[in-house]
Amino acid sequence: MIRLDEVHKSFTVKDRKTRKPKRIDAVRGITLQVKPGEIYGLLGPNGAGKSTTLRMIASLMDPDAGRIEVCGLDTREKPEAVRACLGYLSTDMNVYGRFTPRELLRIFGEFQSVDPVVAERRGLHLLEKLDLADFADVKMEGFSSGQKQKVSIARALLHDPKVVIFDEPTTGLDVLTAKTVLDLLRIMRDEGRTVIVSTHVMPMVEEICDRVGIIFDGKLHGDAPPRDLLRSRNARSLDEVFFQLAAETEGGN
Ligand SMILES: Nc1ncnc2c1ncn2[C@@H]1O[C@H](COP(=O)(O)OP(=O)(O)OP(=O)(O)O)[C@@H](O)[C@H]1O
Repeated sequence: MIRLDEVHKSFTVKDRKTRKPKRIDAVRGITLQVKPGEIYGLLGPNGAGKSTTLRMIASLMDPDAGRIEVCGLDTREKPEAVRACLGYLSTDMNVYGRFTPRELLRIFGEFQSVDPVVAERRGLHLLEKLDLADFADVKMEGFSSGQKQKVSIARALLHDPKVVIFDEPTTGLDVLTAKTVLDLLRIMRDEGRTVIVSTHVMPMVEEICDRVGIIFDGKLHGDAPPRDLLRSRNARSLDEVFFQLAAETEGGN
């Protein structure tokens, strides 16, 4: 279970022109819940606050205000226990080309205190599910971006996490590779895991997400099953809802 209650996060950066400190309100009061056995899709334009939200859920960053609970644990009070119960795929995963997938997964298994025999078995099982088992013993330096992404996904799921957080998992992947990743997310959901995924790819959201939330300007809009969202907005696609919200947000600013 993931629970966010009125979560806020700001950053202070230097304004490029004036060189004075400038505050960016990246997340402005987000409240949401994702249940076990559910895939929640987080949509939004560049810079909307999706990755910041996911990083806070993954307990890699504290909220300034509000509360986040993962697996019944407060991310601020128990960050290590939270990290042990979740698998996080970020947009900037590095796979270390000197290693093979099997070697990398062994190392990450040790980091996560997974029994080496279990880590080996589970790592190979994940590589098989991701159509990468034939490359388990090949050094990753020549891997394509899709192959590297698959290894990162196996690494994120190696410790059998109850909660799965994937930040833009299909960006840069061809349709076949993207389908393999989406199929794996469906399996995760069907196994009763809590899944949250951020994306720009609307058809993917309509296809696999049980509920979607759209972040604009750090705020959450339209938290509902995709079909209900389309009906309530009299829209034919999530793209259309996205454009409506963009127009409303601009109108309100
Ligand atoms: N560490 C940081 N320091 C300063 N500003 C940051 C930091 N992280 C994020 N931001 C700012 O917070 C805002 C939200 O960023 P975030 O990465 O969460 O957006 P996003 O919705 O994931 O965007 P994208 O789809 O482009 O990845 C942006 O204005 C970004 O520049």
